[in-house]
Amino acid sequence: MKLLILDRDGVINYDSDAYIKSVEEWIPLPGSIEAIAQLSKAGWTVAVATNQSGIARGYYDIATLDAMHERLRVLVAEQGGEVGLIVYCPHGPDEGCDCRKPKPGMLKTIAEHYNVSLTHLWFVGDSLGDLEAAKAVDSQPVLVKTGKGEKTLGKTLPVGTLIFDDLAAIAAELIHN
Ligand SMILES: O=P(O)(O)OC[C@@H](O)[C@H]1O[C@@H](OP(=O)(O)O)[C@@H](O)[C@@H](O)[C@@H]1O
Ligand SMILES: [Mg+2]
Ligand SMILES: [Zn+2]
Repeated sequence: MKLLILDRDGVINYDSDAYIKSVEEWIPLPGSIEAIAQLSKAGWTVAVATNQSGIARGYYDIATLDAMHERLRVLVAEQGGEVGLIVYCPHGPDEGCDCRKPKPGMLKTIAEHYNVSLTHLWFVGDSLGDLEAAKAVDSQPVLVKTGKGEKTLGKTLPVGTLIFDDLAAIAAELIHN
């Protein structure tokens, strides 16, 4: 099974240090919707694993988060593709949950849902915690330069991290190679 897992903020949509608190603030990055649709039409299942501590912080509620994800699904469907399982961590950094990246809990949930191995599975993110989550379960860490990616580039990355400009470049790589 061709499964790709994506981080959300900074990979699919613009991120903000003020959090993405509404559907109106949830704005796709250039080419990201098309990239997901192209991957989907090429036989890839595209899942999402996203930290959403804004829930615990009271910045927005689950219904608003679900509306953002419905917007993502509608936009991809309009391009003829579909989005797979979306898993989020609603907890705050101090709650000690098992799902907040850099812990790999969400990656495990997705892999178990599709009954696939996490080994070498590509997980695409813009933050160091995304890459560390991938490394923790022997998945392939993939950094994009969008969102916080340029800043993350200046940090010590997990050995073997792949680096791409954006999600469109990743789609081109996976579809044409
Ligand atoms: O990139 P993903 O995982 O999809 O989502 C990141 C968001 O949950 C937010 O995560 C926060 O980190 P803290 O959760 O406050 O440490 C900040 O980095 C925000 O700028 C960002 O919007
Ligand atoms: Mg991110
Ligand atoms: Zn959590």
